[in-house]
Amino acid sequence: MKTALLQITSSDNPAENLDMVRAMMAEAVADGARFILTPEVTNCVSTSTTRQREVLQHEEDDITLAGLREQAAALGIWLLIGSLAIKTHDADGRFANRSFMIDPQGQIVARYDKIHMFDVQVTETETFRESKNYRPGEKAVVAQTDFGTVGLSICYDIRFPHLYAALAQAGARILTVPAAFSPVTGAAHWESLLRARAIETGCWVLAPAQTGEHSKTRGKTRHTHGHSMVVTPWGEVLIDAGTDQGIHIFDLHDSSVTEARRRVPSLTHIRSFDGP
Ligand SMILES: O=C(O)CNC(=O)[C@H](CS)NC(=O)CCC(=O)C(=O)O
Repeated sequence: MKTALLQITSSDNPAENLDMVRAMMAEAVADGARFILTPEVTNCVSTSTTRQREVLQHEEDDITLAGLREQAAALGIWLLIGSLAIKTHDADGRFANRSFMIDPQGQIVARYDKIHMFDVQVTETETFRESKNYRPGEKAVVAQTDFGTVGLSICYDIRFPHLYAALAQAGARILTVPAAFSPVTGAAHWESLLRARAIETGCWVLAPAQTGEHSKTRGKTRHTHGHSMVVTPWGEVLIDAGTDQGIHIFDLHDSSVTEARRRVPSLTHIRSFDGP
């Protein structure tokens, strides 16, 4: 099945990002795509919590979710919205970082809240405290589609292999890893982590990513790593999107999952053991 990754540089203006993604979806479908994936925080990348409070919405009011559901239905395709930053009704005011699988009728068939929060000091000057603004999810999620079971994850989750083992054991044959990776850790770890998860599980790994320099607020900007990737179930990098925005189409076929797992059936050899 023809599948398209969209690599984008989201700004802190959701309406503008929505227009861009809708146009890219139409173009991908004109090129034959039947499944399209967008990166983490498709609706808004911002370094300012004040700005996020202004422009983010609750799920029921979110213009990006409504607009992309409508576009998926109009085009009759499957859509993974890598994630949206969404307001919650929690008293502490934290957002959710939520991924959505949308079917060709525009219905939401699965939603997943990012479990692992990126609370990391990447360099002496660059620190992330995702848990300050986002409430972590508590539940692993698979989506049933007419092209196979898809295991959902987001970005920093990629560093926690037991999540992917659980998704594969629950039947996933495709793993999604939408991201807004930091350039420093991206250069060091991104490709290796994605390839490792594909090899360990015998799953396709589909990783649409944010790229480039995002909106400035009071002189502060944020860069992301790009390099959206498709890794085959055998662990080969089929697509590396580089750092430009764009559409990357490939043929997603279940037979390569069967073949990789036939050659190395490690997924069926998982054992529980006593602690050290
Ligand atoms: O900030 C937002 O609005 C949405 N959240 C993100 O972009 C998150 C937290 S800053 N980014 C990552 O998880 C990158 C992980 C990474 O780079 C690594 O694992 O090395």
